[in-house]
Amino acid sequence: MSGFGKDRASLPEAEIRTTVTVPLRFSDGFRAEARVSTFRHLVDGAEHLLLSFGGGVDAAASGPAPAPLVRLHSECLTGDVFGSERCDCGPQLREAVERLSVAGGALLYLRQEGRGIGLYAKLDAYALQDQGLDTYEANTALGRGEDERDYAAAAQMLRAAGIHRLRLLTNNPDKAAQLTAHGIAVEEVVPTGVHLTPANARYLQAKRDHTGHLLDLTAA
Ligand SMILES: Nc1nc2c(ncn2[C@@H]2O[C@H](COP(=O)(O)OP(=O)(O)OP(=O)(O)O)[C@@H](O)[C@H]2O)c(=O)[nH]1
Ligand SMILES: [Zn+2]
Repeated sequence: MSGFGKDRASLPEAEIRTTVTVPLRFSDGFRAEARVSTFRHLVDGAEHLLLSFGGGVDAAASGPAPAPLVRLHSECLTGDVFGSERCDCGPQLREAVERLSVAGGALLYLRQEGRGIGLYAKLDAYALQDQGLDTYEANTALGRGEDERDYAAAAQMLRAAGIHRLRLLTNNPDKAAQLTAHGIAVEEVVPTGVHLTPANARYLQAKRDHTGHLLDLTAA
């Protein structure tokens, strides 16, 4: 955790620094267009991005329209870029971009590699998992928290983008709890898909059993 607490009053205001349009093309040919925003004054100093899709999150967030769909995606270089099957991050990212480009909304790409412990430590944790530890035991064996992610900067980004209420695309109860504690109104939690493979089954079981992720692994 960054130590900034979950108290809205303790969070400084962030502001959008630059917004550019980026055409996206995935390896399966799926295309979408995102408006990509960068920020100033984020509390953790990281280079997080907000990708906005469709009709525009500002328009969707005002008036009687439903709250915009929002996904907080934590960076996973191995899954997002190289297609690693040890986790579900790559398919979740692809799913989120498609759903957001249809429904409109925003994806926050958060530089929280390895649930906040960083890339090298995540790979050290993988080595321990290969010796039998689960994903959480491996983090603690390294002297790190089971999940070090703090969503204070995410709340700042949302407010800077004019998003004060949202429907959150996640299976992780902690994301909704932290955003709520920061004063963002989570009006609905929309489950993201279960992307089960033989290589990630043990990882998904640990998420379901240990941190209460809403994953129906029998239906996948
Ligand atoms: N330390 C560690 N991090 C991992 C491991 N597998 C995946 N990750 C990281 O876990 C994070 C997964 O992010 P998300 O998919 O946004 O989060 P989630 O908790 O699964 O929540 P939802 O997908 O929203 O349901 C990424 O930062 C990955 O790099 C692992 O075995 N060890
Ligand atoms: Zn991953």
